[in-house]
Formats: sequence, structure tokens, C-alpha cells
Amino acid sequence: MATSSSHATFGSLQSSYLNKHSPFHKGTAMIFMTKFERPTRFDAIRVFSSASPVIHPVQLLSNGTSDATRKKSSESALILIRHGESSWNEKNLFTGCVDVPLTQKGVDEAIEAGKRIKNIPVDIIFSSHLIRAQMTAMLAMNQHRRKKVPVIEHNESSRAQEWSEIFSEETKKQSIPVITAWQLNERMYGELQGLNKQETAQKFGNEKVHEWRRSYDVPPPNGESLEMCAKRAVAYFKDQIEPQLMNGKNVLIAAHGNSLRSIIMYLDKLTSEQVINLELSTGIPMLYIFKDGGFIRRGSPPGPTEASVYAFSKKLAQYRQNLDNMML
Ligand SMILES: O=C(O)[C@H](O)COP(=O)(O)O
Repeated sequence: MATSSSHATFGSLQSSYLNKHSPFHKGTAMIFMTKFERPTRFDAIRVFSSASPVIHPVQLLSNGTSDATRKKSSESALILIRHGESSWNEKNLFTGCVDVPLTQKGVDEAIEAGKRIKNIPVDIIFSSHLIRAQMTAMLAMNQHRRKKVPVIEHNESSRAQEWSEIFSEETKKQSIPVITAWQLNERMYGELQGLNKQETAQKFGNEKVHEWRRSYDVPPPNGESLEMCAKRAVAYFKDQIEPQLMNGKNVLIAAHGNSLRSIIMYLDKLTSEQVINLELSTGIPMLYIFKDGGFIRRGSPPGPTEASVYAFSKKLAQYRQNLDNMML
């Protein structure tokens, strides 16, 4: 049954590959969900196991948790957030790798996203080089109950690294490293960047524009196809992000509609056919539990006013309890 929802409530998540003829409505909250049996409160459902990546751990600020402790933990949280509405989303322009800010609505969406993830642990944040994704990450983390400060790491030169060093171990413990990577940038939309999506469809036809926007292997003129975007985004995920999850670190990725579609295609093993129907709304976080090498999709954590389960796993329940008891 094809249904669309602005967020997944826990419990009987419905399989909802969007009907491929459904029009793409800008800003419509569409999230792909997978059907599971209704898990018990702390069930972890193995969906599939992922290939184990080559490990190139990123140099991180120390966050006061010994790696030995983390290595024992075989569960970590992965949160994916597409940036909030950007100025060019609002104008319905193809954006790609053009670096535009959030609108006020996008800022509000980022804050709302933060309220949805405020009880979920985040040890490291990955974002693209584009300000709309970085703004979303920072605004969302402002809502987090742990109140650690996200600190963008500057390794672009030895001087940048030297001049941005933190000399207090305690301050480092109260910080969350933010790693920015061009590999997580939005797919480069080539000669469509800056064009109005509706006018482009009138000029080239709805079918052609939908193919450029949603097919797997058809690139826009002098731009990247989703496949080309996946080659850099998924490779970066496997090389730099998955090792952190394997080390028990909880990860937040703030990125873009298509760089995240390519990562979700990897996480959920979608075919190039299935990914055509995958649409991500702006600013709605999606949670995965990484456990014993496999990714379990948990849908979108509910907002503070929405009824839902207390936590999505035993470990997340314990973390939230510690927050409640101000033990963190
Ligand atoms: O780059 C853009 O224009 C948007 O971020 C995503 O556009 P799309 O939904 O057309 O892929």
C-alpha cells in the first residue's frame, strides 16, 4: 500500500514506496518506510548486514569516552537530516552545489528537527561543505538536551588546524566534532543550477526533468547523476562514517536530498528502480540503529508533542534516563 507520511510513528511502520506517478510536491514530507512486524519495546530487528568498510578513523576531539568502552558497544545511532528549506528551495530553483542559506522556514524546520533528536546521543557530526546543511546541524544541536557544543573541525591546512586547536581537555569533552566533507555535498546539478524547476519542465518536458531529478543513472546536462553522486557520498560513508559507528560512536549526518538518497539506497539496499520513488522532506530527521554490523531503519523520531515510544532501543532508553537524571 503506497502511503506517504511526514514522519514515521513507531509500531506498525507501513511499507510505503511512493506511487511512482505521484507528483513531487516541493516541501511535501515524503519518507520511505519499511514494513516490520510491530517490535516489542526494545526489539532490534536485523534488516540486513552491510559490508564492513576499510577503517580510516577520522582524527577527533577527545570526547572523554575511552575507545575500549566504545568497542564493547555493538549498537550506535545514526541520524540523517536533509537541510531545512533553503532560499532556492523557496524560489523552486535547482540548487545542487550552489551555496545558499536557509530561509526562516528552513531555520524553523532545523529547530524542529533538533526537538525530535534531543534525547538521542550524538558523538560526532558530519556535514557537507554547504552552509544550508551546516546551519541545519548547528540549529538542530542547539535543541539537544546534552548541551555539548558542536565544533567545526578545520583541517583544510596545517595553519587552520593549528589556529583552531582547543587547549582544554574539559572543554573538548563538552564539544562534539563536526567534520565537513565535500563528498556529502548535494549532487552537482550542472547547467540546471539556478534555473527554475517549473520553467525547466516546461522547456524540456516533465518526463525529462523527472528523469534528471529522480533517475539513478541519467545526469542533468554537464551535471552528476545520482549514481555519480553515490560514488563519492557512499564511498565517504563507508570509509569515514561507518568506522565511527563500528566504534560505538553515535553519528548525525546533515546533508542534502540526493546525497542522502544515495546513502539510504546503500543502507536499505534499494534498487535503481526503487530509489526513483525515494523522496526526502526538508528538515525531517531519520533514525537508524547500527547494530552488529547491520542498519535497522527506525523512521523519524517523533516531535516532543507527538505520542510515541520512550526510546527506540534499550541503549537509547538508558541514555534518555541518564539525561532525565542529569547524569550526563
Ligand atoms: O539541489 C536542489 O535543487 C535540491 O536540493 C534538490 O533538488 P531535487 O529535489 O530536484 O533533487
